[in-house]
Amino acid sequence: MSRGSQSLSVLVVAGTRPEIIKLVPVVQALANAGSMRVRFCHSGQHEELGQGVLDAAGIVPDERLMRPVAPDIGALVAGLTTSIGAALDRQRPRAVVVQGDTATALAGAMAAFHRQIPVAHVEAGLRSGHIGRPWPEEGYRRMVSRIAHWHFAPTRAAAQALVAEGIDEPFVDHVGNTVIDALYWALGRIDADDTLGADIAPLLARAGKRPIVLATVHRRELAEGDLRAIAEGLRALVAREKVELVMPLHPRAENEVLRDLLGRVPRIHVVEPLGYFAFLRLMRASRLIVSDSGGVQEEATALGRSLLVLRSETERPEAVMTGTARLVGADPALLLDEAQAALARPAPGPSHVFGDGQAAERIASRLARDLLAREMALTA
Ligand SMILES: CC(=O)N[C@@H]1[C@@H](OP(=O)(O)OP(=O)(O)OC[C@H]2O[C@@H](n3ccc(=O)[nH]c3=O)[C@H](O)[C@@H]2O)O[C@H](CO)[C@@H](O)[C@@H]1O
Repeated sequence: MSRGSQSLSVLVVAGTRPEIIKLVPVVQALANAGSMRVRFCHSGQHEELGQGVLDAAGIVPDERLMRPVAPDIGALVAGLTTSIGAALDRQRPRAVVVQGDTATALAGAMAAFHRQIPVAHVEAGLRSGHIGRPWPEEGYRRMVSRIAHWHFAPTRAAAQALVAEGIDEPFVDHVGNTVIDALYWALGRIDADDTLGADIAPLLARAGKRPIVLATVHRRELAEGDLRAIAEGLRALVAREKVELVMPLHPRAENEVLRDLLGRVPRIHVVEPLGYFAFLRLMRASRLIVSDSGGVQEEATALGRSLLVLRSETERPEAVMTGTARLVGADPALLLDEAQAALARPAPGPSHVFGDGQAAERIASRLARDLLAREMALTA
């Protein structure tokens, strides 16, 4: 991906499914701004998961790195820091954009820091208040805040948290979450093209008139006992209510517990990870969503779907404040109670609390302005 005529080059780094989804609008907005040359680096952290979104957006990575061979997450960060660093040496950008709280985001920020390239942090300032929950994300996000130059906060509370931590206020912009830009873009694509994400259609048809419950579980800090408790709650829900439950798995080994406990239960469908467009079709068709995902909290709120969050705290309290979400932790009885209550009341209705779909444009115009000013100062 390489557009724009001037020498202001920006390298956008992403490697996991949610980062790719949330950075596609940023790549598009930077390219549309016209004054910058945009390059995209795929770190390889999730090798295939985000590919469908990149294809649909027509983004071909300028750098596609191999996922480092790493026995643990610390070694993964070390390997990614080295490989992304080498990509920075080849591309020599004027700024690096990272997103969120992944190993790729931390490694990309550290690689840039060591080369004295300023870092723009997208989705900065979310805080759960507990360094170990979610782990390692909360720690990674805080570490990136310490070395980033621009801090693009998705919510007002996130912007305030950054300022309270001593980040220079002029470099904190409350722009909204780019996941909402991605959502509107993707819904537009789905509505214009019946074939996009159509692989979910047979499952939706099978549900017939029964309400669909969508469940996803993937937080690393969940112990096996937590997974068993969540599975128990979901089984009880399907036993009590005539619902159809779909659980797309996350590519992680702990899924064996979920497969074991849920795989052969009637009206429960444990499926492989879905492409983004199929997943959004499923979300839109769902009556209730049960998830520990960050992006899903934002999307469910924007779509107006009832949501139970499988955590005991969230860095997205707005989802709870708007009445979309309830926190149920890994407590099966609470999960069942809250699920039944949510199925009995009307859906909450869409909210814009996480963004209005213009976040990426705000990010691009701020970067364009600052990079141009810096360039002019250098050449003066
Ligand atoms: C602490 C925390 O919460 N951190 C989050 C974490 O990501 P997450 O928890 O949101 O991750 P997932 O749940 O994997 O992804 C969700 C996305 O994937 C789509 N999806 C889902 C299932 C599927 O079968 N097919 C799909 O396409 C779905 O629509 C959504 O957009 O890291 C991100 C990057 O830094 C952060 O931004 C984000 O805060």
